[in-house]
Amino acid sequence: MAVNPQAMKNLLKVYFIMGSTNCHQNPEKVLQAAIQGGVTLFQFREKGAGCLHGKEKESLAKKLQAICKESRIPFIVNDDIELALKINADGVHIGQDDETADTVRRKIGSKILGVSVHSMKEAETAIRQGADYLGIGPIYPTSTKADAKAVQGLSFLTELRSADIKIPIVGIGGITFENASPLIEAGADGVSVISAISQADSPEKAAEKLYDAVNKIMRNA
Ligand SMILES: Cc1ncsc1CCOP(=O)(O)O
Ligand SMILES: C=C1C=NC(C)=NC1=N
Ligand SMILES: [Mg+2]
Repeated sequence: MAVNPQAMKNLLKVYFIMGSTNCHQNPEKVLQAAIQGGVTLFQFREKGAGCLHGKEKESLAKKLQAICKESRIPFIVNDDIELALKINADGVHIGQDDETADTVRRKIGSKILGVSVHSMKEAETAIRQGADYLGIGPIYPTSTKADAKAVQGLSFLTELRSADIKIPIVGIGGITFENASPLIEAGADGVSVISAISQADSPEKAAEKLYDAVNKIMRNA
């Protein structure tokens, strides 16, 4: 699934990320509702205390992948390259503590490759090694990722865009429909959220509000 930068930017608009530990309701129901509400991309991120492993993890991945396929939403796997290849996911997302981007690119061919970066140097390396998009954050305070780095606000995003870096970028960390707009105005191509959707009473409504917030800015830009 080689994807050109403009198509990648469209996919990043409302990028929902979830694993079994992020939701109180049934993950399949939550994903169905989120897609109904208008999320544009999904990442399976089974990580942290109490997360699934092995066969159980693979089985949930396949169920969520099937739901994405029904709605033609690309299915991204976080960290686990082997799982992504085994189930023929549409892409992977890696951080700085995973294998290097060039090693992963060699393994996944033309699938989507996302890389988390926290500095200009990491961004330049990821771009050079063939990343399709960058994930930056945490933008705002979050309790979803226990070992999240320091909250960066819009500073790193502004630094990247001021350095004329054009690659598709998505922000992550504490994002809700109330605080999403400034991120888009500062040059992000989309917002990535876990709890704002996965822990909402109505994941569908939460996704809809995020979608509207992001598109309102883009229409006016
Ligand atoms: C995976 C990740 N990386 C930086 S913050 C974060 C967690 C984002 O979760 P939430 O959208 O609930 O703040
Ligand atoms: C840490 C992350 C940062 N950004 C994205 C898009 N996904 C992640 N898992
Ligand atoms: Mg990782």
